[in-house]
Amino acid sequence: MNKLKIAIQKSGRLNEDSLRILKDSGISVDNGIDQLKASARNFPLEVLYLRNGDIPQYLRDGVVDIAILGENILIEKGQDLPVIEKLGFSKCRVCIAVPKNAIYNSIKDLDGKKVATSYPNTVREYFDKNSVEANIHLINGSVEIAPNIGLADAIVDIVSSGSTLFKNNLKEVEEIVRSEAVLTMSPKISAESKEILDKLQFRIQSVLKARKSKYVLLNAPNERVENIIKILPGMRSPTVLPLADEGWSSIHSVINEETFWEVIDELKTNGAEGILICPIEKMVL
Ligand SMILES: Nc1ncnc2c1ncn2[C@@H]1O[C@H](COP(=O)(O)OP(=O)(O)OP(=O)(O)O)[C@@H](O)[C@H]1O
Ligand SMILES: O=P(O)(O)OC[C@H]1O[C@H](OP(=O)(O)OP(=O)(O)O)[C@H](O)[C@@H]1O
Ligand SMILES: [Mg+2]
Repeated sequence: MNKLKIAIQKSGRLNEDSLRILKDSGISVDNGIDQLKASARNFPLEVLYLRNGDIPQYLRDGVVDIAILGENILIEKGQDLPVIEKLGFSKCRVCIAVPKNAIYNSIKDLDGKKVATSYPNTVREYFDKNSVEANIHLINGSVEIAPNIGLADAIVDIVSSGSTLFKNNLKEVEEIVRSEAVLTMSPKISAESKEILDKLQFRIQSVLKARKSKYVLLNAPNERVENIIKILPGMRSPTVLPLADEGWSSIHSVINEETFWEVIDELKTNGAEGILICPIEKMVL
């Protein structure tokens, strides 16, 4: 039977969340600690555990059909590869940083300077766009140390909380790229594998929708129900059920995580009581 081949980071920041999204989609695989290849037990999927930076070439060569990797890697090494789904984890930014006490007014200040990075293509493209000629110095890790040891005047690296920059006496001065984990696809994927991919993507989308939503149950006096329904649109419309206690109803609905607290506040001011919020496992629309 044909299997869809997916590349997942062998170890590092993407590994755990990538396996979790498969697991939440009902697909269980071993975690790649002692093996480079694993088959899913209940879905036609084979997982190859690879270095993140190597994955674009494997996709191009058709060695794997799809992959989960940081969008920043696609920008650096795989601009020919499509983002087929944004996955909402490993959010970070690729930024320019300089020593905390350096004077920095604009990108032009980097003209003729030495810049250390693990993302040379991304940096070159950004500098070209801004007509800056800098000397790009490629290093593969611990980039933030470069200015402190006299190796560079500035760096370009991943920033998330900013604590690595802070600890190394650096300040962020420009944001070049925003990134999150994405699902991408080989240009050589077969029609058969594409069919499996469509099924997998459908499952992933229902997990992602569920992660962004909460199920809400609340009680309210009947005369308040109409107002509360206006606050809670629900997937089609909220469910309203009578309570055993006469004159009261129970209302059930789904609310979006982004507007969650505002909606809860509004519900309370409109007479909602006994509000319960539950996570949703899957959402199939
Ligand atoms: N501090 C961070 N916060 C959030 N996401 C991050 C952070 N650092 C890296 N990432 C994201 O996770 C991806 C993997 O990062 P990680 O450091 O684990 O791997 P790597 O060393 O770049 O790659 P490789 O697998 O080739 O060794 C990055 O490409 C980026 O998209
Ligand atoms: O803004 P922060 O939250 O401090 O995160 C940024 C740091 O995280 C990443 O390194 P990682 O920890 O993955 O180590 P690595 O250099 O070994 O990949 C990245 O290369 C930065 O150094
Ligand atoms: Mg890293």
